[in-house]
Amino acid sequence: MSHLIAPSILSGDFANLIKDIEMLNNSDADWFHIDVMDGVFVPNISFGFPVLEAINRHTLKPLDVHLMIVEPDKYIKQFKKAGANILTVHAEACTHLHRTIQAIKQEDMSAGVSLNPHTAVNDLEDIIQDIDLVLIMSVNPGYGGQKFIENTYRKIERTRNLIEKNGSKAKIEVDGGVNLTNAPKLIEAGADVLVAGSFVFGSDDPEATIRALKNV
Ligand SMILES: O=C(CO)[C@H](O)[C@H](O)COP(=O)(O)O
Repeated sequence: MSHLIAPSILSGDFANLIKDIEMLNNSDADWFHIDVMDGVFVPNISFGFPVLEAINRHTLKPLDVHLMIVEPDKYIKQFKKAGANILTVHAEACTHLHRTIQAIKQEDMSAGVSLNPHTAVNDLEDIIQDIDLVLIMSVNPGYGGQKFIENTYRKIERTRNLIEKNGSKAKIEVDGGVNLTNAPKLIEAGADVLVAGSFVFGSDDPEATIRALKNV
């Protein structure tokens, strides 16, 4: 299966989101990546349900929602209602991660778990068969436009090994500092989904940049 591209709307133009949504609808993007930040789990606040609902009214593609929030369990039903198709929580934010995953699946969403750069892949050993996605952060979460952390390649390889060893069907998504230089190596290491924010929206031709990432 060819890899998927999930442009992060965090780097879009919030004063003219419809333009970016239509561009993504017409592009080779596979998913819309939506970063929700609460100012507690990460030192930044992005947006919440009203923006997600507005995007959902216009998107033709799945919404891949990445929650950088504490106590995500409180909001799972609301994220479903707002249009999330894939809901990813942070392992570091969940005391009862297994319960949180079950609650996401109960709402008929795909369930993802994200790992901060310092979190060991082995922390997922007892849950890897239950999840649909592992989101590996290749920057410390909170902001777009940060420098890619090189250890990510090894981390992807370790995740791929864990998935294969346990017969899991989870996809591996990488998020942070992704560009055309590191994309080939990320795919070679085992990534299935590339998230890209500033590299796409900061380029002269975002649609062509998405196509280039897809054609890697
Ligand atoms: O999760 C995120 C930030 O926490 C963003 O999705 C990520 O940083 C993408 O932005 P960029 O491609 O500009 O690094």
